Amino acid sequence: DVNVNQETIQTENANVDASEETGTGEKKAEQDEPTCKNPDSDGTCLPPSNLEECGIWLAPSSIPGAGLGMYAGRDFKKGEELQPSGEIVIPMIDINHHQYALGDQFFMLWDEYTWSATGLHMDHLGYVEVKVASPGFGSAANSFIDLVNVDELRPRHSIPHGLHRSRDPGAGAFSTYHDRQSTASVDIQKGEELFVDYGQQVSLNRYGWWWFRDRKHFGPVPLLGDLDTATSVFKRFLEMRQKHHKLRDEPFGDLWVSFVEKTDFDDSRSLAAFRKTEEEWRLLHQLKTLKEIRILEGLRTDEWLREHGTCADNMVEGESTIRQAGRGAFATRRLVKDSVIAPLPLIHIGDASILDMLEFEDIRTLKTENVTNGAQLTLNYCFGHRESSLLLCPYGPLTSLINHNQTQANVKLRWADAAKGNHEPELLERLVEHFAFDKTAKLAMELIALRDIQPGEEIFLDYGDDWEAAWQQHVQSWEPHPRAADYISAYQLDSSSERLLTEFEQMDRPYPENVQLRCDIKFFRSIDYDHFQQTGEITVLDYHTSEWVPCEILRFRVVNNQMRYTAVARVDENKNEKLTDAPKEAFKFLDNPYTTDMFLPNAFRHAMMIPDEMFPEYWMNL
Ligand SMILES: C[S@@+](CC[C@H](N)C(=O)[O-])C[C@H]1O[C@@H](n2cnc3c(N)ncnc32)[C@H](O)[C@@H]1O
Repeated sequence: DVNVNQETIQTENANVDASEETGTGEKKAEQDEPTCKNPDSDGTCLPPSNLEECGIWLAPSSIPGAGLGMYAGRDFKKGEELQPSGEIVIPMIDINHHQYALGDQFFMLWDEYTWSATGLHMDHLGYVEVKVASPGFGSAANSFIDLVNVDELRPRHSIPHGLHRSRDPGAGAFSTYHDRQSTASVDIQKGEELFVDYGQQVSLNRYGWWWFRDRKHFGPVPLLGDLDTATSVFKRFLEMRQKHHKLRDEPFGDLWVSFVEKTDFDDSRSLAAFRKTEEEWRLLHQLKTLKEIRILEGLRTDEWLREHGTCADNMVEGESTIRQAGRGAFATRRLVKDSVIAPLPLIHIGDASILDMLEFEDIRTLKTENVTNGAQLTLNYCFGHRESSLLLCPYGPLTSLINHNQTQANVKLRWADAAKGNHEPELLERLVEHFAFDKTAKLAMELIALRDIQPGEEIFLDYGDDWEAAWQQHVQSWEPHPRAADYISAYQLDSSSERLLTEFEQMDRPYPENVQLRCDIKFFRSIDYDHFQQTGEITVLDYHTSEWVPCEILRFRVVNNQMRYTAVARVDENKNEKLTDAPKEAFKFLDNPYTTDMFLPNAFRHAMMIPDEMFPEYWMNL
């Protein structure tokens, strides 16, 4: 509450002024140290922001060699949302096909950080394969399958400010997928590292257990159940030692260490679960399980998080105050001048042309004249420089939502503190080729407040003169695409309260060619459907669990003042299923591939610019 904060500050100042007068007309000596709200580990006072309120931190992971991790800054109850709002999700459309057609050698670090669009219901946007960049939990959190404590849900789909391609030059320039929330899958205590599932379980919205299997460079990472197996192995080891008296007085851990290091078991994911430290050995002897030990080891104190981490929930999503910009980021709390307001770990793309898209006569046959037709939307979410092929795309929580404003910028960029995470400053003195093919993210920036920022203020960054000029040029030369006036998106149809048309009615009044109708097959198979049939109440119909299959409406009727539809769902290629008396909420329109605003040939594309004074000369390869 801004007013309360300001009042408190004013009252505090008034008290100070009163006590400063000593009666002799002299100011009281400045011997009184200011009360230190956020002392650093060595006692230095940090600017008095509200760091104690911070709910999510980015800091080095408790898993050795795993780079950054995310931590809980407070307790979370099972099911509670971990962030003030969910994340934006940015689709990459058939990127491999656009690249193979160019015949390039294709390496993309994003591949290590993207999610399957199928599980997030975004696969219909492309023909072959849609990958999605999901900053925050989707990219910055680690996976430790036996300790997973975070569930990541699906994004919502909506068009902010109702921008339309017939009148808005901003249409197609930002992602319409947003608010991908992350919730606590178990009770989480303050200081715990947060782990997501990359995942092990073959569930629909996850990549599948092969993620680690296909990444041999991580070594044998323990997967589901391996911590429990490892604990049993240790118990068996103790039993064996008790039986064999000679082994009993073995010096501390030696026999054990040689056992777990035995080369025959090199590939064992269970043995890899041991860290082989004396501390671990001691705790195992206290009959703690490896799971308990890992949670204990991963627990961080407030002091540690403040010293090694950066608060990552200082912002919340909202519709931007700049209409054409789409959504934006807003301060959740008072942010103090000169403080770090958000971490920006970066995914590098050595050659920006990887994001070029081609004009295909038909992408399914890859028939193309190799003519570039715009760029992936991802470009708008990355930083670049006019004299370099390098792009750096941030994946910190909510930071992808920050808009450009030259006159009202309240944050600026700087290179991150190497001690706080994934930043290797020596790369600023290496040529781009040196790290372009590196399979892990190694650079990070951070955002600094240029002045005090009050809760609810929109966060603005100056993307640079080049970006500003490109946007102005875009707005001046922009004209609506032919036939834009008639365009109706799936989102518009979904938002409309009009009755759905039957197959027969559509012969006279067809739905636009750019959409298809789907229905949620999961709903019909769930108890929610039975409940709905009995009571007419739509309880769950949850977009996080729904599974949308092609559907055609046969007829409709009114039951208890509610419109209900009977439809045929194409469950798979060979099977249709009849669905009776369903509510409208069980149906949804999807856009067809390559039809939404982001595919408009006149949609704005430009990287945000890294300021000249920060940009290393070594990287200037153009
Ligand atoms: C990093 S994204 C910012 C988040 C974006 N607004 C969204 O809704 O996802 C950068 C894109 O936001 C839009 N944008 C940011 N600042 C803008 C501005 N001042 N005017 C118009 N569009 C802006 C542009 O489309 C730009 O390419």
